[in-house]
Amino acid sequence: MINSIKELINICSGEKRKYYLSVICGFLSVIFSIVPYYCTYKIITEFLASNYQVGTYIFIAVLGIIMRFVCFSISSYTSHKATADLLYNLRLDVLGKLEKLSLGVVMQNNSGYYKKLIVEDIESLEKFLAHHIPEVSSSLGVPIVVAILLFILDWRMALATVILIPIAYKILSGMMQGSEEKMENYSTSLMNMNFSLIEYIQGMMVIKSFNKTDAAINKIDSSVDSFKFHVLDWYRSCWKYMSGFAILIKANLLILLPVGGLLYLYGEADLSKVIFFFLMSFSFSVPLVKLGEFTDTMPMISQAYSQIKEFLSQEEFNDSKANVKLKNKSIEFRNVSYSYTDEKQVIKDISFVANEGKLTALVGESGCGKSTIAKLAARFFDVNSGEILIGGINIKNIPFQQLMDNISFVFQDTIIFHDTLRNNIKMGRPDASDKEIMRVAKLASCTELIEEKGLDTIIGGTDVKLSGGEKQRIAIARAILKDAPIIILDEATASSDAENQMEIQKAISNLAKNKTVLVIAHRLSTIENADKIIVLSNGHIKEQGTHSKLLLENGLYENMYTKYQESLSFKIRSKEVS
Ligand SMILES: Nc1ncnc2c1ncn2[C@@H]1O[C@H](COP(=O)(O)OP(=O)(O)OP(=O)(O)O)[C@@H](O)[C@H]1O
Repeated sequence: MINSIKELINICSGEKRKYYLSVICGFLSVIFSIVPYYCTYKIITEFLASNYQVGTYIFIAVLGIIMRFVCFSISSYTSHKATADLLYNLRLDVLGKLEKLSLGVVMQNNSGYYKKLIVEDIESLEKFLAHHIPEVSSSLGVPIVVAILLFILDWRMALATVILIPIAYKILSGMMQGSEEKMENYSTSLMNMNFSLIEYIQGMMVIKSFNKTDAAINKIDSSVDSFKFHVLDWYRSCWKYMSGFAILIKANLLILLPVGGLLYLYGEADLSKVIFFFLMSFSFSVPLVKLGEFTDTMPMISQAYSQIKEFLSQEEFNDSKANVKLKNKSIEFRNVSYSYTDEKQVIKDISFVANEGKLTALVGESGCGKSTIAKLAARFFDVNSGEILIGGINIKNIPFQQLMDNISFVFQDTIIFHDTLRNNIKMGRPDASDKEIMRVAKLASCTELIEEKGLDTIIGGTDVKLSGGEKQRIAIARAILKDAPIIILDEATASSDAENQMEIQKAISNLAKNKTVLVIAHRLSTIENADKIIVLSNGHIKEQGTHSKLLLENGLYENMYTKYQESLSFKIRSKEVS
């Protein structure tokens, strides 16, 4: 934990002036808070000497209160301002890191993990940075200064005032035993609770349609319950140490009272000094209690920080800097193998070439690895062995930006951003004019949609909703506008009805003209004219060739095609019956 504290203090270096100001003002504010006690002591001393001219002390006491308020406000404002800037930058660092990690690493964690990391974990640092740093440093400084003053005045009463402090802190430190495991449980349960809530909201349609609301609510309920359990578990393990600490830290009066009384009775100390020590014993305990509160929350903050640190220290995507010259726009897989996890190899020693300007189709049973091949080609993951070349260059040696400039990926799940129709299409080329947008919209069969809604209409989120087919056509318009020489289509026609399919097919033909196309297809009818069909099974290439060549081979493709034809005629017969 000490290391985490040091590292957390280190991250403040960017805003150190503000933190110094905050600590100095925090320290002054606690010093000013002692002034009224001192004035009270002086007033009592004057009264005991039958001198009632105490106006100056009253004035100083009031001034002390005002100054304390002013210093505290400055300390609090500067530490909060510095913290807001630091947390903002830390969030940007996390988002920047997300960009620099390979998709494979990013996808290893669920949305609950990222929400916790970016929202809760970073926010929890606020307590340390904005409160603990100024308050704890002043809380530490003031008792030391006051203790020195007390020891100068009378070492016996000073010793009686401070003697319980080390015992109180020894008790408090017991709280740290087993704290790491508890904090890990707390952190995991918070992540699970976030994830189950996000999953419930995202999957609400499916949950309702399968009448599984009770089961989904029960799942959330148990994750909330588990979170509650781990929070309480931590506080349950803390309370005895916290109570022991709170009792001892304020119990100094119990020792000071007899010591001060005896010293007064034996004439070793005058009454005003004894009263001053009594008063100081109250003010002494306030900053020390603050230090105790710090100890209680620090394990949570330390755990959150170690999660952020772990995320930020992950190995970044190895990217080349200088653009390279590509001989052509072909894609070549050479003995490529890949596995997402240690348990299962998904792609097994695959070699094929998708030639420039030609259409290459990937077909095979569900789960045979088609989408994985498409994602490997765009370097969303790095291969375990073998190599992938574009234009004769290993894609690991092509800067990622250059690679992305050369590839348009039409994803299986089309993502529409909460923005205008115009900006959603312009993602393909940010400097495109409205005229160009309308041209690609026509090629992607989106003209009607745009004429009906207007380019300025906000789509996505809670605003205008689009159908699955409309979303896909917008994604294709984006890709046409980008005009990359290589197109990777991942099941772009999977979720549409017959009319939409025709529109989408037309849009794809426009997109694919004169490009190198790697397409994942389920409807074998759409790839009959492909220049090459790669037939996959269980991560292996079983056959490759043109449609007519593969049919003649009477192998896996012929079998798939026959079944596909049968399924079509079955559909037609079903329609005739109905
Ligand atoms: N992110 C992932 N982590 C772990 N395993 C994965 C991941 N994505 C896919 N897989 C596994 O890899 C295998 C190949 O998946 P892939 O999506 O490439 O198949 P596919 O042929 O495209 O399937 P489909 O036609 O059903 O979309 C499957 O067993 C799948 O469960």
